[in-house]
Amino acid sequence: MTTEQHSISVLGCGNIGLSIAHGLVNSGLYKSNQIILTKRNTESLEKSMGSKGFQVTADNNLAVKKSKVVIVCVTPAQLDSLLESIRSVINPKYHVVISVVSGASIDDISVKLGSSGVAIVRAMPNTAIQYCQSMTCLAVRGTHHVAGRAEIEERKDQALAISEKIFNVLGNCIVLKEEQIVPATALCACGIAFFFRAIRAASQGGIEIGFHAEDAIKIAAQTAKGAATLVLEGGYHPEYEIDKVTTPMGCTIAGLNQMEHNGFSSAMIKGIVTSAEKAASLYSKKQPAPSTTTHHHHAPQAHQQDSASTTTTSTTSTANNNTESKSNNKRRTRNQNKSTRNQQQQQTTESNNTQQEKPDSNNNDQSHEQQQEQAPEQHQPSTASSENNEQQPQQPQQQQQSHQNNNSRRGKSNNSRRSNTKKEQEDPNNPWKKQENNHQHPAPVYDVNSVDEALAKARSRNTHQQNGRGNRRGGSGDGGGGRRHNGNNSRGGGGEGGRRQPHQHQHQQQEAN
Ligand SMILES: NC(=O)C1=CN([C@@H]2O[C@H](COP(=O)(O)OP(=O)(O)OC[C@H]3O[C@@H](n4cnc5c(N)ncnc54)[C@H](OP(=O)(O)O)[C@@H]3O)[C@@H](O)[C@H]2O)C=CC1
Ligand SMILES: O=C(O)[C@@H]1CCC=N1
Repeated sequence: MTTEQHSISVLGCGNIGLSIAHGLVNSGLYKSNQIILTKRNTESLEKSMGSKGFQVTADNNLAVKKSKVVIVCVTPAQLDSLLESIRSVINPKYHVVISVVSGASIDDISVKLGSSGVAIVRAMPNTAIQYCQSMTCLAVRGTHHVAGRAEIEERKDQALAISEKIFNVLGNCIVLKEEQIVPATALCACGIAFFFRAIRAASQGGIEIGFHAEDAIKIAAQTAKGAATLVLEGGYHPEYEIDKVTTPMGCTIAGLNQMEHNGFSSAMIKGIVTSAEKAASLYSKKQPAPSTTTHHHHAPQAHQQDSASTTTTSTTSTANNNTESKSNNKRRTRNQNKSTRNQQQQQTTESNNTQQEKPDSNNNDQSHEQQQEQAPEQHQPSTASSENNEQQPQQPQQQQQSHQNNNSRRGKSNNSRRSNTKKEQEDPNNPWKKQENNHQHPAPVYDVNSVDEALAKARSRNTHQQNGRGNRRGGSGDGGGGRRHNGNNSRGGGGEGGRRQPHQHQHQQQEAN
């Protein structure tokens, strides 16, 4: 397998499309001139990406004809028209279609492409893919759909192998059942935003206790990275690591408990559940087109106000305590649904307001690239774009997937590579942000053999760590799967008292193949 055979195009180069394109190059897996990028309004894409050697076009058909692997990165509202426009040039026996579109099932995509034989992979990455640090969840169609059709089955397997190869180099990937892609959207794709918010909140606390904003962000972000590294590399449960930080009668437990009293874990859990519910409906209830061309430029001040309102909205500690005492899964799920419904009533209004304010897609290309380059002062909230003609009727065949379905087929998981994310140079005008050329992230150059070698090494590393699953411990409230006490230990809101046992992180237990 060579990258030439797997010529690649990214259809719909907005936020995630651009992140993937940068990641493909930063990983060394592709050169920019091997990648075709499309969007309808290509002017700014030409400037920002064409100038770096990427092939830029508005012609999706051309892109598909020149590619083996076609990554579809349009919004759910834009998907149908895109698929209809490329269906005549998709060759089911040749192409691999990878869709990152939230809520659109493989069946939905097959129907729109007019063939059940196309090898389609659903992928749910996050924007850290730009620096080869994405968690990407993959799924292919369940085998019952293609029973007895060996040729299709073979193509599907090949498509999955190609996708795993790509996304393992762009971070870490696992293969799930398709019904888990919607929950994965919340945990993995939306999830990165939740951690950004956590970093921002931490930095705001840092400013209040005396740090300059720039230092506070750096300290908070590196600390978050350190926490993630301990969990991923050490393989221990977060609560085990927390135990090592919390000196008896010390300041850490005092801060943690204060956070839990204010519903920290519960807010995160509810946010994830709400995002999953929303993700499930994104394609079937395609969003109305934006009605204004307003662009939002949030000044740091506005960010802080926003955050303040966020932190004062929590009414979760009661819910948290209530749910902590319920170890029965079904009961916990009912409670989640109830609290989420309440929260969603509120959010529907907010969401509708937000929809009205989305920027128009003619300016969209510019905003995407700006979003990847700009300072926080200029930062816009992430907004999906669509045009007036993109409002689609509801899809009767859409099967909404429940976020509660946890029957996973955990697939192959590899810590395929560690990206060197060291900041090289700072923009004097923008101490927050790396200069554009830092997109060309230093990374080992992979040829296909070295990719295979890298994956093999990652697999052998993982197999060393494949041991018992240890105890799963929920952080608090209605999340997690472990046993809970009624809350004497308020650290994390819901763990067992006393010392925790080492916990092997689940994805490290996967049979690496
Ligand atoms: N943002 C994220 O972090 C993640 C997003 N996703 C999913 O990825 C998809 C894209 O999200 P996001 O990047 O945020 O959205 P964006 O709105 O930023 O990007 C969509 C892009 O598609 C382009 N586009 C629309 N129609 C066409 C068309 N017919 N042909 C070519 N290009 C087209 C638009 O540009 P133009 O108008 O110029 O054509 C736009 O640049 C969504 O389905 C989302 O659910 C999944 C994981 C993470
Ligand atoms: O917010 C969204 O709808 C998309 C899907 C996951 C991340 N961004």
